[in-house]
Amino acid sequence: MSRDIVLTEVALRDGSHAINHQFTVEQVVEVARGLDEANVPHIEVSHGDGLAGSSLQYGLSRTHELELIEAAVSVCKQAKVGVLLLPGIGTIKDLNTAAGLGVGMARIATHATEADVSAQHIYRSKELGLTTVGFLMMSHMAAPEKLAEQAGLMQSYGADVVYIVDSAGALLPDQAGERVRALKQCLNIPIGFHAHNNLSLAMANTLVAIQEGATWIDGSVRCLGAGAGNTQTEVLLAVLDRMGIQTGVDLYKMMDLAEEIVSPILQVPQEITRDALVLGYAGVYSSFRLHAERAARKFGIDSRDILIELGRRKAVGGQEDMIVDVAAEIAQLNSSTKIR
Ligand SMILES: C[C@H](O)CC(=O)C(=O)O
Ligand SMILES: [Mn+2]
Repeated sequence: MSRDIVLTEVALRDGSHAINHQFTVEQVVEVARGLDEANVPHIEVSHGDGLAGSSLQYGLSRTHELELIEAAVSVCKQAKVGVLLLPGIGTIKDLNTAAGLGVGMARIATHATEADVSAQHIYRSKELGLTTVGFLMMSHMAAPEKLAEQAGLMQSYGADVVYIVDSAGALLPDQAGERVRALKQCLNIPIGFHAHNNLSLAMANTLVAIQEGATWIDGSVRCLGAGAGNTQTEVLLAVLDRMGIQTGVDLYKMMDLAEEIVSPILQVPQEITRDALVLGYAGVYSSFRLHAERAARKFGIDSRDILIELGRRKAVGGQEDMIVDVAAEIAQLNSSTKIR
């Protein structure tokens, strides 16, 4: 079957952030089976922060991710199950274990300017025979030329594809386009694009990315992803179909999966809430939203103030501990202002 666009469904990984890492084996089996039957080629399954992400810092998983991965692999007849790995959180050992469970793809994620830390993980993933993807997070924080240089490093380590990842959902359409163009000029491997919908631009940015030559695209069914979610997979499929772009994925099956299986999993409907909007507006890592909301409740302050300050300080993934520090500082400041 011909596919112009290669889809990776991320709800079972990025969506883990949105439900506080509470996926059960039954939910993963149902969703993965539905995605496989709809002919989705890649399904990512891991803790939201990748292999070994379950921790106090990032949030504890209800079910060990290896159980979830194994369950997904067991029901997929055609789809490759993939894992995300952030070097420093996950290790080569975790990658070996995941490969042993039958995953077919590894996505090695680094901050947009730190591709050099992905070398060993990319080498190992290739040795294991996995489709290997470089994943440059918080791409709005790197100028197009810098991003292209970093993508070039991942290509030189052996990555099969490199993704521009708009972790904060902060990119404007022309910024997404110029980043894809810059990578296109330097790479001879496919380019991917991963969006977040915090500014309601996930679809627009994805279409611009495709127009500029990105061919590997992420989506989350029913928008089940961090922040306001990702490009909504079933909507993207309909739009691409209208544009005459082949994905090979069955639209009706995806619509049914979204409505009947994924919607009931959502703790609250995926909307652009005020906090999600501030993520995009201030350029903050989408997975910080629930952490910031918890800290705001604890300190009796406005979660938007925390997110704006994190954006000002240019906090990046891995700095989740800063959220509570910032909240405590704001609370302190608020109380000293009141005293005066
Ligand atoms: C660890 C992050 O959630 C990876 C991701 O999906 C993003 O940066 O966006
Ligand atoms: Mn994401």
